[in-house]
Amino acid sequence: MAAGQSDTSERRETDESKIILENISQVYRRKKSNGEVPSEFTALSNINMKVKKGEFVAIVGPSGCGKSTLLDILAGLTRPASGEIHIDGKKITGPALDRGIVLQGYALFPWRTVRRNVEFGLEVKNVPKEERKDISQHFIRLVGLDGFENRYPLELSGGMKQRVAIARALAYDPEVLLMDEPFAAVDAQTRETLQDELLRIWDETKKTIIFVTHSIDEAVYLADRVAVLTTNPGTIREIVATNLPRPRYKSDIRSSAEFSWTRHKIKELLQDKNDIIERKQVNGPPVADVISTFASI
Ligand SMILES: Nc1ncnc2c1ncn2[C@@H]1O[C@H](COP(=O)(O)OP(=O)(O)OP(=O)(O)O)[C@@H](O)[C@H]1O
Repeated sequence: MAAGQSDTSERRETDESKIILENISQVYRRKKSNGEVPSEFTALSNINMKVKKGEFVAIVGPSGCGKSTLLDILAGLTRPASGEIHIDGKKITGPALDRGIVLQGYALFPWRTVRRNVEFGLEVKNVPKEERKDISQHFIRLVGLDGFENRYPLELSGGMKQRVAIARALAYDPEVLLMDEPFAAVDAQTRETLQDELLRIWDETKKTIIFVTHSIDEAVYLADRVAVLTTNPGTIREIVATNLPRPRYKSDIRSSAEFSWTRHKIKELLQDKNDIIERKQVNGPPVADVISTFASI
């Protein structure tokens, strides 16, 4: 079967879940500089999670715990060593337009204008030109870039580029939005603005979102649930429900006691140094590296 096709023979009942991750593991082979046989490294082990339609799930964890690896598998860009992912009961076998991807580095086409970047997925879908223009205009307006349709990426700020990337991912109407550190490259103020815009867009479009971030605050502010990963190998330590009222962008939720409590709980889960040290003795990067990651969160 070609990459991106859905394997309908494997359709299965999915209760209420939009996405089901079952026993996902990933193993990489690492070359050795001295010419010895490459060693195997387990990046992810036994990841199980269910995500409801329209849910916003954030994934946090220390550097190297496998967040991007998991998102790549969800996107169908790489296959897991074992396990399966089903979306609406269909097994993922490759990339497809039911999933939109937004990455940290924008990944815009520099030779295309804002409009033509946003229209890219629609061209792949063979949407007629006039319809493409209407759809792209709708999403350009949704992300607040009215008037910038004919600019090139080089002429835009980091925040504007990320808005284009979001509009491009939404324009071909994917069911699921996969976001890997999308706001990591912008300044703190722009980051908060983009977080609010994402929540507003999510309200309007009802997409199911999986959002990888290093920032606990960002995860708690945005998500319904936060999956906390630990490292070596990457496993889900706990999935924490944020239980904060919505819409969050209309209130000062970051100052609430519930916000602080949830933030603290996740930080504690991540800072369980005993656990990190125990795991490090088996296989992993220097403990100091792992702990210093948390210091900057
Ligand atoms: N293609 C690859 N070959 C070998 N090892 C890899 C490969 N890709 C990732 N890894 C390793 O797998 C582990 C998980 O990497 P991954 O990029 O998924 O982590 P991450 O949690 O996203 O990290 P960060 O937060 O720093 O972006 C790391 O130890 C990384 O070095």
